[in-house]
Amino acid sequence: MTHFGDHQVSIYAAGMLAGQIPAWTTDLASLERHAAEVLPPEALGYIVPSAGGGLTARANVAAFEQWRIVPRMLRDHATRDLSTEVLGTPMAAPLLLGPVGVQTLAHPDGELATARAAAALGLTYVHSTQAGHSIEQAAAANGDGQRWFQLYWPTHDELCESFLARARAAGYTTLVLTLDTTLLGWRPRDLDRGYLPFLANEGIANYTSDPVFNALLDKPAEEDPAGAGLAFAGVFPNPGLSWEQLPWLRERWDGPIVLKGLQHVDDARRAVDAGVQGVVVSNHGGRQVDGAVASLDVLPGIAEAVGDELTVLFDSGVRSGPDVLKALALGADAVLLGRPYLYGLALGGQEGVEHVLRCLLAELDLTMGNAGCSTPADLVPELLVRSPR
Ligand SMILES: Cc1cc2nc3c(=O)[nH]c(=O)nc-3n(C[C@H](O)[C@H](O)[C@H](O)COP(=O)(O)O)c2cc1C
Ligand SMILES: CCCCCCC(=O)C(=O)O
Repeated sequence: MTHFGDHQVSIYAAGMLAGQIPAWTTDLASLERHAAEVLPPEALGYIVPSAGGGLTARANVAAFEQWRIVPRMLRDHATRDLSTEVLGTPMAAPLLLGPVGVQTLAHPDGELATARAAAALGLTYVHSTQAGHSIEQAAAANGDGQRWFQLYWPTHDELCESFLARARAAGYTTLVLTLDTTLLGWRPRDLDRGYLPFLANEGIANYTSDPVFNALLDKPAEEDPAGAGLAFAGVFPNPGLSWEQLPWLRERWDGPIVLKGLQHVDDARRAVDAGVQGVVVSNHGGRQVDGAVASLDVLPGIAEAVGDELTVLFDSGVRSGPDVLKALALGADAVLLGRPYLYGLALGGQEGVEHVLRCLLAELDLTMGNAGCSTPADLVPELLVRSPR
């Protein structure tokens, strides 16, 4: 039996044999519906939908359906091991908890619950710049766990430097620079409600805990939340960002840098030239450019174009163990999970997040085994065929 941290990967299968019934559904595809029953409308409206009419968000999920697994037989898979190492970070499985902002909308414990769940399962937690808890609070919750920091590059240099220094001091090892959200996308569900969490002082904990940011305020954020929201709106949009600025960041971060949000082969090649260590092939879960290509559709081309020169990570549309298998087989070194763990968070805080992760990993483990694979290295393109949609 494969071991996953302190837990068996197939813990639910084993638990069921022992007569235990999980608290929540193990059908991750229906988690969104369950979470919708407990989330307040604003939170639901922010988390679940995507940009525009949702074409890209649907395409992300549908893209997985065109690939089918061709299981192989009589390959000893009695001992399976999902563990891996990505950019020097040991991981119990090739799965990270992707950067998701304002997790306090889903549950009051927000990022603290997620950081604890990640540590409990030996997975890497990625802390968002837009978190509801600060860099230091999340690091404390994550304890001895592995953590990376996601940067939304503010237009204020000193603030950017302060974020980097704080992340470094708090034990975040890799910097994930998100490039696809220099401007917030067109999100009708939020616009129709007139709701943006950040302006209501939600999801700016990294800023309001920062001395450089606080020096920009006329009054302390607690006394004037609207003023803090406006100050945030003044430093966030960064549409002037360009490749020429990357050396500035490179000089200020001595660990690995990963560029998140790449979808074009030429941008991936440019990333190699820029001296970063990795990319996340992602369209931000369809939350930015509606009509953008499905993330999975561009993964093989990017993986081929960068070869061994960059670590290739993937997100957008991952909803099941077989999805993880397919992304890895198509060239990803690891996968970032987005919305599904937020649904677990909404349903049950840390326990809910752990439930989602255990289900996903158990399904991955069982799918790999039944397809004749024992380790992530066995997940190669030949394991898949493309079927018409
Ligand atoms: C509510 C929400 C907030 C997000 N916040 C961030 C963020 O702060 N930084 C970031 O790089 N990506 C953010 N993302 C994008 C995720 O990191 C990831 O790219 C996306 O969720 C993947 O798509 P999926 O959820 O459909 O799998 C957010 C996504 C959601 C759903
Ligand atoms: C104006 C702030 C935008 C932060 C975006 C957080 C995020 O990545 C997302 O909602 O998606």
